[in-house]
Amino acid sequence: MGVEVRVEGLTKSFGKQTIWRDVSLTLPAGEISVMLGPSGTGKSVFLKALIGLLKPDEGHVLIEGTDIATCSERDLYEIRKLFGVLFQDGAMFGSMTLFDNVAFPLREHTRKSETEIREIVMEKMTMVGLVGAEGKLPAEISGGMRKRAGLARALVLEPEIVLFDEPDSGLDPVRTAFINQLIVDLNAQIEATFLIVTHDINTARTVPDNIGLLFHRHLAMFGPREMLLSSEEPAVRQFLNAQTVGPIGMSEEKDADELALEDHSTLPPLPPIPLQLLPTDRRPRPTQAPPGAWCAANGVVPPPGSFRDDPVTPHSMRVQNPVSSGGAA
Ligand SMILES: Nc1ncnc2c1ncn2[C@@H]1O[C@H](COP(=O)(O)OP(=O)(O)OP(=O)(O)O)[C@@H](O)[C@H]1O
Repeated sequence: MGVEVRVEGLTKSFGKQTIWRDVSLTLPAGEISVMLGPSGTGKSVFLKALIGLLKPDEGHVLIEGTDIATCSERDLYEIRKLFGVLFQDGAMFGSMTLFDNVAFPLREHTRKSETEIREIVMEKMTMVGLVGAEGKLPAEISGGMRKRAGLARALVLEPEIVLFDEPDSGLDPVRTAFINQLIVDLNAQIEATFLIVTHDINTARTVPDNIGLLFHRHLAMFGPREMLLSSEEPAVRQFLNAQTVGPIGMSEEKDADELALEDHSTLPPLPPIPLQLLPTDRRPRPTQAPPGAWCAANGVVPPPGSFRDDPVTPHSMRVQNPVSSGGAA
C-alpha cells in the first residue's frame, strides 16, 4: 500500500546559491502527488534529495523510521530498494535492448534466475504496453516508448515509492494523455506512493491527489488537489492557470515595480476544478475522496462548474474546455 514520505525542514544550497529552504511536506502513502514550479526552482534537486543522491544542508527525509538525510550508506542502500525512479529521458543504456535495460536492476540487485527475470520483465513490459518491442534498442523507439520502458524498469523491484521526473517532457498532448492514464492505472494496480515533477498544467489538474508548488526558494504550498485548484494565493493561482499576471516572471519572481504596473482586475476567474482522471477500468482510485469533499470540509466554494462529469469531453480535455458556469457539486 505504498509508504509515507515525511520531509521536515529540508534546505539545500550549492555554494552561495540557496535552492530552497525549510521545505516540509508529507507524501501520503499510496497517493499521487505532483510537484510544480517554474524552471530552475529545484524540483529535480528535490527528487534527488528524496532518494539520497544529494545530501541536504539541513532537515530530514523520513521513510519507515529511516532518515535518508543522515543515515549510513548501508541503510541508504537498503532504503533505496523501496524506490523506483523514472528519469526524464528514460535513462536507458543505449547499447542494451529494452529487455536487458528492464532486466538490469534484477540482475544487479537480486539472485533471481533468468527464467524468473524473464517472467518479471515481460509482466512489466505488458503493464506499460511494450510487449513485442523488448528486442529493440533505445535509439530505435520513440521518446514516449523510451519513457514507458524506463517506467517498466522503475517497476521491476516492486517499489513502494515511484518518482517521475517530468514524465511528459518532449511528448505531444496525445502521448502525454496516454502516459498520464498509464500512471493512474499503475497507481491503482500497485498502490505505491507516487511523486511526479511536471510542468504540464493539465497533468497537475487531473492526475494527482496532492499538489505542491516550489517558488522563490521555498515551498509556496502543498496540499490536496482541491486546495491548490481553488487557491487565491497569487503564485499558485498564476502557475496553475498559466497566466502572465502574478508574481512569477520570465526569469524568476517579479520585483515590486513590475507587480505594481500589473492590472490585477484583468485576472480571469479560476477555471472549474476538473474531475480526477480515473483508472481505465473506471473503478474509483485506491485513495479517492468524493469530488468536492475537501472544499466542502473546509468551507471553500469551488469555482463554478467544478466537478461536472461531461461524458462527451475526455477527462484530459476538460481543463482547456471548461463547461459553462453553474452550481458546484
Ligand atoms: N550538482 C549541482 N551543483 C550545482 N548546482 C546545481 C546542481 N544540481 C542542480 N543545480 C542547480 O540547482 C538549480 C535547480 O536545478 P533543478 O534542475 O533542480 O531545477 P528544476 O526546477 O528541476 O528545473 P527545470 O524545471 O528547468 O527542469 C539550478 O540553478 C541548477 O543549476
